[in-house]
Amino acid sequence: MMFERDNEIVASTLNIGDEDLELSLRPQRLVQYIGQNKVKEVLGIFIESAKMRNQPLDHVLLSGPPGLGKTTLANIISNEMGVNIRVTSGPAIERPGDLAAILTNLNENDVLFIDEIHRLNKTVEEIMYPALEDYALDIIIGKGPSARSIRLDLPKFTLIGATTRSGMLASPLRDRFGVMCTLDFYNADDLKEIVLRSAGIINVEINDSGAEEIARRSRGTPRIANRLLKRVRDYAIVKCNGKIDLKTADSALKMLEIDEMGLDKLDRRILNTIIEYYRGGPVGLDTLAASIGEEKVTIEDVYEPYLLQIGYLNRTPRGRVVTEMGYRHVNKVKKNIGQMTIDFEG
Ligand SMILES: Nc1ncnc2c1ncn2[C@@H]1O[C@H](COP(=O)(O)OP(=O)(O)OP(=O)(O)O)[C@@H](O)[C@H]1O
Ligand SMILES: [Mg+2]
Repeated sequence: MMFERDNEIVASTLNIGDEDLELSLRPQRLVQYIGQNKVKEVLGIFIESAKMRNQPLDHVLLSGPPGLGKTTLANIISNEMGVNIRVTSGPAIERPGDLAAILTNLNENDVLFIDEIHRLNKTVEEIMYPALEDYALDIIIGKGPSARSIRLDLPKFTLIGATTRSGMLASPLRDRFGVMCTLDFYNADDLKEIVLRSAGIINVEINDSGAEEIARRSRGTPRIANRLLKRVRDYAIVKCNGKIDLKTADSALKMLEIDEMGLDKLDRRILNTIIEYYRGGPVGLDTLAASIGEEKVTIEDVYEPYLLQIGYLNRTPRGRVVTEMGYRHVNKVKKNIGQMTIDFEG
């Protein structure tokens, strides 16, 4: 049986505040979701099959760096299945009772989306296991010798978990996902398409080379592409004729201190700090975070993945190391001999 979606996630395109915009820029259907072709193909088939069998989709784990489209994809899955989506996050579910309340309120075949699922606490995680496997909750009533456990039946549902760290998920939890999708950084062509699509929605004129420039400097990430597009638009409105071309895009991004590779100030500070204070590394994450004055998770989840992806940074068992390409980017030269001497001393 299918259920009508309620309109909780439906966005208005009339409002132009940044948050509303964020919603309206979100693709609603799988065909509008640009790139990630393998993920789309696989999910498309599983969704189709679940619908033909009149069963909920198997539980889905979405992993990948921030801003690549996990939340978007979860919404799309519920749209395609024609079911409601309930949205929550790992840290928001503090006690087993919170989870029980959410689960018992689901309708048959609904999607439960848990963002940051790697941050679920242990006791909550444990009552999740039977819920995922048998659609049942084991609840303990009372305390001490008179305590007894009762089993509550739940509606059949699909859990969609999103995480920036699939490695931090306990394996009993990970094993209960029937479908696992890892999102990769987007290539420049896909990002360009995203920029052009978003420009159409926010109603700004942009040419091909302007879109390419924003795409190229968006760190492979749709959320960043959309954000840069909006800021370049602002610049174009104030400084030029409101239209975005290569020159406007480049000037606006320079003003924002986004360099040719799309790196921002903090990216460069990470590279420079490792080079200047730690002779290019290896340096541990704790030490690095303290030197820079940033949260460890921000460095690890937000900044590092892209620096690793473009080969500016390496992760070794002894810590982070800036590569020769990373040195060159910040106009410094890696002294290999000196590096080796230091390594032997250590
Ligand atoms: N494949 C895509 N096609 C078009 N736009 C996309 C796509 N993926 C993401 N976006 C855009 O990027 C924005 C960020 O995506 P989303 O919020 O889904 O990322 P996320 O992976 O959930 O990030 P986080 O880990 O920070 O929660 C969305 O608002 C959407 O506009
Ligand atoms: Mg999200």
